[in-house]
Amino acid sequence: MGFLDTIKMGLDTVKNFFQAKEKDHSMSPPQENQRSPVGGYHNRYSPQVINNTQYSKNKGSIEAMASRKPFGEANLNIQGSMPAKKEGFNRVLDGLKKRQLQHDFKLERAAETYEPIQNIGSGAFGIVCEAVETSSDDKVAIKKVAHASATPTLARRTLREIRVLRYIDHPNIVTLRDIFRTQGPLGIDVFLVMDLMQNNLHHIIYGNEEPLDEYYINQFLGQLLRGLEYLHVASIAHRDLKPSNLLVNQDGTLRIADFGMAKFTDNSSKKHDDEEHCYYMTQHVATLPYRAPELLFVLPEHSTAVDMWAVGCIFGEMVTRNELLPGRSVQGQIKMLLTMLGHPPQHVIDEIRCDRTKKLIQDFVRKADPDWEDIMYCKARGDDQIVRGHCDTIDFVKQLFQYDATKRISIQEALAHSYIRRVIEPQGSQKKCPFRVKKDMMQVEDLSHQELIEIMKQDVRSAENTYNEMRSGDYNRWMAGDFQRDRREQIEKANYDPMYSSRNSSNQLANGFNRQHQFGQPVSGYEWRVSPYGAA
Ligand SMILES: Nc1ncnc2c1ncn2[C@@H]1O[C@H](COP(=O)(O)OP(=O)(O)OP(=O)(O)O)[C@@H](O)[C@H]1O
Repeated sequence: MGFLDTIKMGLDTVKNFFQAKEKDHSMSPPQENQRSPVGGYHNRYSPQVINNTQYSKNKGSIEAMASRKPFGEANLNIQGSMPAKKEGFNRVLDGLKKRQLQHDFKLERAAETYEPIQNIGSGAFGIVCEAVETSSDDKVAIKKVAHASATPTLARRTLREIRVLRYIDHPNIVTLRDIFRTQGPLGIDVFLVMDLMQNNLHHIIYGNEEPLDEYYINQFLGQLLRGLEYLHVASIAHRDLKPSNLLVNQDGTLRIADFGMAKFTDNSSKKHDDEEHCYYMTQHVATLPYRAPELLFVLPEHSTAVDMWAVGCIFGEMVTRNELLPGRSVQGQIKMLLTMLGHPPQHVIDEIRCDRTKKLIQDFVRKADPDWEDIMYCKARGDDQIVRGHCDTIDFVKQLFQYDATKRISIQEALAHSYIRRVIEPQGSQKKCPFRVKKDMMQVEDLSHQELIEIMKQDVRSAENTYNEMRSGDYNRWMAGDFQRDRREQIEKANYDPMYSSRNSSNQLANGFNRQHQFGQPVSGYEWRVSPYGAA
């Protein structure tokens, strides 16, 4: 039974219940100001946030939020429609929510380790719940990717997420603590256990009447750039940056999440263009407002520059409290770009392979170049601290919104830009992304559906073992280093994949990822983090 069916059934039950109650006039009097404890997840779904008409212009955001509303709170106007009955109503809804949670998060063996508490979010591919790790009482977030093995796209997405996160250790990237899988009706369900974060940037931007304070805008921007630097230096593009994928804690820590679209990008990675073309043109509409022109126009290549475009959109959204480029279809988004930013340069148009897109651009009435000061100011807040009077801010924005990806500001250039240097405290040099992540990510792009499934199972198994061993008391040895060495050997052996090495040996050599070189002496930039599951 689907989620909507469950809701419908629940509502019918509740309606019948109250109709019967009304007949015998035995209903208790209205209890004002009482609310059930449903949801209550750090206020992120509070009715003020959901019903905030301030951003009703922003249809896409509302739709996005609507799909993320937890059961029974914002979808149903409890207070408005049945004030007298809300207590009983909420009790029934609580029961339904609990059943839905049990249905979504059947953890099988892992049920001994984690206890789901409540659903806290969902996207196109995953549902996320808050849970408790029973041994430590730590709060965690568990993301379930249902039937992850069912299609190549889902399998690739899941493997990308596992492979980026399992060896990464950065304060501005979400921490993966554990992975396990169960057998679902349509294939494997994969569960990723992460540190629990309290909110996301989307809710922070729109959850208040007031625009974000300049201090926070700069803090969030700085953390986003540092997290991206770690990835981009390793040629890994996130490719799905948007405010709801930037998780934020109460102390203001921002972490980048949702790596299902992450990809190792270099000039040689042009595989799966057709698959991706299809994907971008159809399913991935939710993130259109953040999509770089090279993805929209489906140019033959794209790189980490796609994330820098998204940084521009997110920065603009934080300042103006509106999506800067809120297109609702691929065509609409292209028109939005043409209206707001003018025409792309001719050499960019020449690279477009799709005739329809080319024609759309050529036929569109030519607009003047954008006045960024106006764009950032008009829609905005009315104070001019951030935009007016600071030409370095405008220059920063202009450089992020370059149509030509090769001219767009890179992460290093962004961090060295006078605006960023003016508003964000410089930090010492940061750790490098493990070489292993690069290699693992490269491999993902070359695998067939069957190989993806096999490797996904293998990765999950190896991670499961590691985490189980950690939990079963080897933690001190692990921290002391012996365990890391043992484990490293085991994982290296476990990851020896003849299928891949024989098929790709020439590729590996060509790309400098010779297995012997890699697993023999650590090459420069290779580092083994203390715990691949972020025990710290
Ligand atoms: N570690 C976490 N802590 C708290 N909330 C989280 C965490 N991870 C994810 N979420 C919440 O769950 C939502 C959905 O997660 P996520 O974006 O990873 O799913 P998805 O299906 O891949 O989404 P998308 O549709 O963006 O591709 C997020 O927007 C976020 O609000």
